[in-house]
Amino acid sequence: MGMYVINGGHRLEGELKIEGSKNAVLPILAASIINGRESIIHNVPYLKDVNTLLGVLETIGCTCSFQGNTVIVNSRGDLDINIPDKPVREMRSSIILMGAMLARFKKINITFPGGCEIGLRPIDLHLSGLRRLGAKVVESHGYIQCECDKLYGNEIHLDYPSVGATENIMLAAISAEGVTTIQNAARESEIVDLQNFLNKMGAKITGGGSSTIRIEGVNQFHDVEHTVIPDRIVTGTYAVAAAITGGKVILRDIIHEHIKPIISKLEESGCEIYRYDKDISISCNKRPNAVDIIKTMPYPGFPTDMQAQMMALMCTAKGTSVFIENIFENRYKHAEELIKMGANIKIEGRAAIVKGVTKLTGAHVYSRDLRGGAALVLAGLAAEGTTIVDNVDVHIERGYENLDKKLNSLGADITKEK
Ligand SMILES: CC(=O)N[C@H]1[C@@H](OP(=O)(O)OP(=O)(O)OC[C@H]2O[C@@H](n3ccc(=O)[nH]c3=O)[C@H](O)[C@@H]2O)O[C@H](CO)[C@@H](O)[C@@H]1O
Ligand SMILES: C=C(OP(=O)(O)O)C(=O)O
Repeated sequence: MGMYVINGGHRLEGELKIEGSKNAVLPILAASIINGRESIIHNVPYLKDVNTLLGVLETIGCTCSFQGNTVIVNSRGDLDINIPDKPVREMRSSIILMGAMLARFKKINITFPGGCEIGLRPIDLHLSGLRRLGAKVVESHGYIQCECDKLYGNEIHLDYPSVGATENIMLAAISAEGVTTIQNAARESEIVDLQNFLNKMGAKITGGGSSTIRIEGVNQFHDVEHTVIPDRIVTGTYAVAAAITGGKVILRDIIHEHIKPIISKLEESGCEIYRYDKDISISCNKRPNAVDIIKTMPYPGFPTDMQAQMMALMCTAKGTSVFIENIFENRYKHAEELIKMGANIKIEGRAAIVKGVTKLTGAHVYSRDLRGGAALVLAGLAAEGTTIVDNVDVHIERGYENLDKKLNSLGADITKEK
């Protein structure tokens, strides 16, 4: 179990280029199955989740190479429709392989995905969407068998704008006969990136980024080359790192539109923000103010994936903040660990009440999920003394490329130990 040993109290200063988005690249890698040809994907972050998914693609018969931040996937020939269990249990987003395999082979056998650390995370919307396209889905003893002779376009109304369900349906529908519309679709920026990738491959999709996505089925796909969008959650995490240490950091190669809800809360807390073309500067030269209320919402609302990091910041703020976690029912595990560092947090169901304290103190804490782990690292940067964040390779490294090294390049003092 890897751990970060953080000597707190260093003000961060400098600049960083933001890596490609985990949540954009994972469905794009799954989608690279569909063309049966070559996909060249740039700006791929070097992450545990990316390696796990590339491992699955190789196991089922693709060839994949990772050079610098470019991945080349060759999906020519027959692929194995039986997806290995272990990686699917490790990484929830492997469920996106369903839509991709149905689009190309009309068949997939896969286990139920694991990773329930932030909530139950059912996949009923994925399965009902695929059924609406004509797939026969049999669920038995934790396994899913899904097949059809052909997929047919249909109208699909999602009860909730699920990101994964929207992606799975988009993937399956691109080769269906006729037109599919997804109503109440997720609007996240990663959906738009997937649409762009698929269209470059020959798909006919419009509406990504709005609540209605229209997919006209086609049956010819070609080679594709694409650059993944920057990670808006990683951007937000480094922005909070600047704020919590009273530092000044310039984040390069970002997309302003994608980080608006995060930046707006940082401005409310007193950070100074300057926007340049593709860069942003964040500085905070006084104790941050508490932000009244932070409610997580589907995009373009405040992202649940930034709730924990913002909570770390509010632990050190002047005043009281209230968080309402609307997306996942069990996403406050970091609170218990922050309390070990001296934070004052009370949880009432979906609400967390955070009274800012003047000082956090180093402690031995456990990363229980990806963003919660990142929040503990942020708290450790601001804390007096030494913080040990345990379990970093299980969680944090799923979604951050060299978090320790990148923070050290800005002046942090973090050592990774086994
Ligand atoms: C790899 C990836 O992109 N992960 C992101 C994706 O996860 P993911 O795609 O799993 O998130 P969803 O948008 O599907 O989930 C949102 C909510 O809908 C519920 N739900 C979802 C599907 C379903 O069939 N039934 C159902 O009830 C979930 O339990 C959850 O409460 O979006 C989340 C919400 O922005 C982010 O936190 C994750 O980082
Ligand atoms: C919850 C997250 O990811 P995943 O859906 O891959 O578990 C996340 O990125 O914060």
